[in-house]
This record gives sequence, structure tokens and C-alpha cells, in this order.
Amino acid sequence: MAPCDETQIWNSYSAFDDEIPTVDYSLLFSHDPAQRFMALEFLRHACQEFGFFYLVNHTIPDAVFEGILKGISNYFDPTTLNERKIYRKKGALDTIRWDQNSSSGENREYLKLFAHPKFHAPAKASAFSKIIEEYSKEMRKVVDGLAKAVSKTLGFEEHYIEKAFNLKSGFDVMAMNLYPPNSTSKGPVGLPEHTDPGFVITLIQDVNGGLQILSHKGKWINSYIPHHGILIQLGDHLEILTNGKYKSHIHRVIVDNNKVKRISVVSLHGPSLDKVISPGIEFVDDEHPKEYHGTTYKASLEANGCHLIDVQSSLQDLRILKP
Ligand SMILES: O=C(O)CCC(=O)C(=O)O
Ligand SMILES: [Fe+2]
Repeated sequence: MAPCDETQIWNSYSAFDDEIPTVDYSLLFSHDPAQRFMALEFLRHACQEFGFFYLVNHTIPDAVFEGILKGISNYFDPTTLNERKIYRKKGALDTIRWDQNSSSGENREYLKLFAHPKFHAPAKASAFSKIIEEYSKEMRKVVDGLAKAVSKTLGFEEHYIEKAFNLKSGFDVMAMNLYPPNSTSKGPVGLPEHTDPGFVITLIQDVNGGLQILSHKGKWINSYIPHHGILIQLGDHLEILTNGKYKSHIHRVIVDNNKVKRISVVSLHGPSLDKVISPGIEFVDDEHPKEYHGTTYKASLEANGCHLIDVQSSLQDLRILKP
């Protein structure tokens, strides 16, 4: 490819360093009513005006973050590549999936697994599996707390989201990503543009840079997560439940032709697979007609003919087209 072509491609993947809101988790549960009220108001603003935010002062110990990031780095050792190939796509019953993609559309090595209601992890890597399971349990506690807080920002009692999504049996998939695979990419894209299904998506990373999110206003924004902070992105099914009040956002990963080398841990926290998700009656009236079709979480995940572990968005298909 001629150098000028390369520059043109890179320019189309550049993004702005606009501020992303930072929500203090501990203040959402403050015993001081005024402080709690302010924190919940700020969370409402972050959900409605952004749809993504950083979460700090949460309950996950630093050692859990450091443990999983180190564990992933060790697991993706290039010399043990062959051992991981047993988790390459096999069939409809896969609960763990590994793959390595190096193409103009995607450049990453990943390990995905079903984390909830039942936890699955690579049997051979038992110490690593324990680390992943601990991370997953800790993150679920944070997500349960967020479900309470988000319910309140919508004007409901704290169990509204938990009940609407049947979160106690919620379907969670974890993806552990290494960008670019083997330190070489074929082009600037780590992961192409997409939104994610579910209630919320939690994300941590080892180094900053690479993840870009498309704002409400159509502007690509670089995400720089504070140290030991969590990036929260609202999922497609919160958008459906709230009839578009709280929206999910398109995002992508850019490896900038191998300049950004990074590990991320992404958990997609979904409703239970059999739960029908449709716009809540509280969000529908003459001024806000129903904007989405209702369907079970499972059917929405399988809508593109994909395996559940792909957790792909089908939001476009669920939108009711305006006449
Ligand atoms: O690795 C990242 O930063 C984002 C990954 C992502 O968007 C996903 O797995 O859905
Ligand atoms: Fe994503």
C-alpha cells in the first residue's frame, strides 16, 4: 500500500480526547442522603447524556485487577499457542472459545467464556481459571450495585433492573483480549465498530489507549480509563428496556498499526437467557411510542445466526422502523 493511502486510512480512525464522566461508586451508596442524591443525579446525567462512564472507588481490590491482567499476559504466551487451539470454534455447545484474528477487519487474540449463571474456564489452566472466577464474582457485585443505582436514576425502587432482567440468573460472557495478536496487525483495526448486548459492559485494561467510543453527537472519543477504574458502557438491552432513554454506543479498538499493544477484560452482563426484554410500559406513552420489538435475550443473541458466545448485537433488527 502506498504511504499516502495508509495516512488516509489512519485519519479516518482518529478520535478526540473529550472528557468522559467519572462516577464515584462509593458515593452512590453514601449514608449522607444529600451526597447520595448528588451522586445518583450525576449517574443519571452520565447514563442519559453519554451512555458510558468511568467507575472509580468501587469494591474490587487492586490485586484482583493486577492478577487477571498478569494471568492473561502469561496465558497468551506465544510459545504455548498450540495448547490454546483446542478452544477454537467447534460447535453449538462451546462454553469457551479462543481465537486469533489477523486481518484488515480484526487484529486480536481472545479467550471468551460463559461466566454466569455457571462459570466455565480452561481446565488445564486451573490457577488462571481461579483468578478469572474471582474477578468475575467481584465484578458481578459491582454490577448488582450498579443495577440498584441505575434503577433509582430511572425513578424506580432499587430492584427494578434486577427484576426486569432477572439478573440473579443473568447470562454473562467474559472476553479477554490481546491486541494486536503476536504483536503484529494487518492494518489499524483491533476490533471493528459495534454495540454490545446486555445490561452493562464492564471493561478494564493494562495500558491506556486503543478504545474509541462514538458519542451521542457523532464524535469519536478516546477512552483513557483511570488507574484501577472500570469503563462502564450501557448495553443494547438497557436501551430496549428504557425505550431509548439510556442508549448503548458504538465503539471500536484501534491498534494504530501496532503502536497500541494492550490487554483488556470485557464482561457482557446480560439478562437471563429466557427473559423477554421489551420497552417497559413506564417508558412508553403518546410522546414516546414503542421503539423496539420485544424478544428473549437468547433469541436476540442468536438473531444473526451467531453462537451465544459471540454475544453479537441485534439492536438494528429489533428497532421498530418509523413510518
Ligand atoms: O478490548 C476492548 O477495548 C473492547 C472490546 C469490545 O468492545 C468487546 O469485546 O466487545
Ligand atoms: Fe464491545
